[in-house]
Amino acid sequence: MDTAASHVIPGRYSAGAMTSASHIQVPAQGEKITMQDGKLSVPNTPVVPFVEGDGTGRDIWKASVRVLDAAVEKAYGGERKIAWMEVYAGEKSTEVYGENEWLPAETVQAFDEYLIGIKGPLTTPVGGGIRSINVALRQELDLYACLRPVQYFDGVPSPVKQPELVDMVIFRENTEDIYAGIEYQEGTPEAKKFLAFLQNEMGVKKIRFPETSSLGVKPVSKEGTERLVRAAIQYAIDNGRKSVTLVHKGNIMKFTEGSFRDWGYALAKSEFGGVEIDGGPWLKLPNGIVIKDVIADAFLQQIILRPAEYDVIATLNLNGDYISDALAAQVGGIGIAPGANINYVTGHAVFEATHGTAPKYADKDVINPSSVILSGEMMLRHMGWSEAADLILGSMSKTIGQKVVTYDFARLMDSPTQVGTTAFADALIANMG
Ligand SMILES: NC(=O)C1=CN([C@@H]2O[C@H](COP(=O)(O)OP(=O)(O)OC[C@H]3O[C@@H](n4cnc5c(N)ncnc54)[C@H](OP(=O)(O)O)[C@@H]3O)[C@@H](O)[C@H]2O)C=CC1
Ligand SMILES: O=C(O)CCC(=O)C(=O)O
Ligand SMILES: [Mg+2]
Repeated sequence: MDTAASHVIPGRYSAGAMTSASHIQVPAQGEKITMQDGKLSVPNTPVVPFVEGDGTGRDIWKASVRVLDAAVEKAYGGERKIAWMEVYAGEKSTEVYGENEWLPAETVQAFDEYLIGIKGPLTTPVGGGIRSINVALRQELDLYACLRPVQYFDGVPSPVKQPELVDMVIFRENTEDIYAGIEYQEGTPEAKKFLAFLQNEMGVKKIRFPETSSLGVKPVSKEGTERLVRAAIQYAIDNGRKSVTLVHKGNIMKFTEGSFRDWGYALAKSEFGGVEIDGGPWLKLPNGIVIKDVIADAFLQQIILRPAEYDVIATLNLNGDYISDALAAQVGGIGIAPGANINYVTGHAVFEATHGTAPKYADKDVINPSSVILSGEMMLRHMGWSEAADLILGSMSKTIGQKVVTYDFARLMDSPTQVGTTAFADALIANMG
């Protein structure tokens, strides 16, 4: 494999030096997706790296790849085909590369070099142990926007009365915030040093129990905010959406979340021609799109009471994490919540579901594969293969309409036909076209 890593931030590979033995088999028949003049150029047989994922990732990937291949075959009659290339991260990586090789450098390089990829969920232990491989990959590749569309499929069981009113697209900042994991554990020399700096040099007096505090840092930058809000507004323009809402907790965290709001509004004015509505702060763009903001806690109750008022959402990393799962629940749960991590400037994108590894269901062939399948649908659309993407959406609607569903939907439906992961994929394939 050509190992030139063009985009990855130098010196940030979490695995350190590249291992000498390559475990990645590059498909003989495929070609690279490239960026030409700021646009993706997709060959008929693109090489697409994938990570199977931990836990339920294994069952989900087996089912998803069949559905994605079937849609491409049906749409293009053999003229186009994805050349899948397995790359490793998480538990499988430690089996293939050896102990502590959670994110090999060549995996990051493969995603970098081949531009578009897809991954299953990866485990992150709570408290100690490794830091998130998912977050590391987003940071290494500078995939600054986490795009998570939330839409309702007819017939999906939902806890709310009118789930069809939920039609939102979340743009979650994906590289900064407290989520970046810059923190120091209570009692360590690092925590003590940081505490001494805060108290002695910054005059901080508000830490309630300083001797037993762990400490975290919340970086939120103007550049990081601007590129995220720019992507959200551009998406709203390109897709004919009505509004972009900046969701933040800027009343309390004034210089991080509050600045996110202020920088967001300023960018909407300077780059998109936003003008104040009734003296502001809300803005209207020349094409009528409204730019507004809401405080995060109020937002979380309003999306349940008045979801129709929200459309494209731009928010910080941790807020976006919470909001994604909360909104997914309104349209049936995280079994059907897709996503993508994108750098709109370089064209790099790694598609992945919103949910995690759901370990209690691992290798039981019961889990709902829809989130990864719909992430694949987003990937195909992103590649310009919209005929194949449409086939997937159509078969998803039809199959759910027939009440052929996995356990998560079945337990909330009247008289469903409950099927396992493999059989659900079979039904999707049978219902295509
Ligand atoms: N991007 C990533 O790779 C992510 C990784 N994670 C990691 O995953 C691990 C487990 O996290 P956890 O908090 O349990 O969250 P999970 O999302 O893995 O699972 C929580 C619950 O969500 C439901 N669920 C999850 N996936 C599906 C699916 N495909 N179909 C139907 N229902 C589903 C299940 O609910 P029920 O029990 O009601 O059936 C499950 O018990 C952690 O290590 C976490 O860090 C978490 C999120 C994202
Ligand atoms: O990285 C993880 O383990 C969790 C990530 C997560 O929950 C998310 O990105 O939505
Ligand atoms: Mg999450």
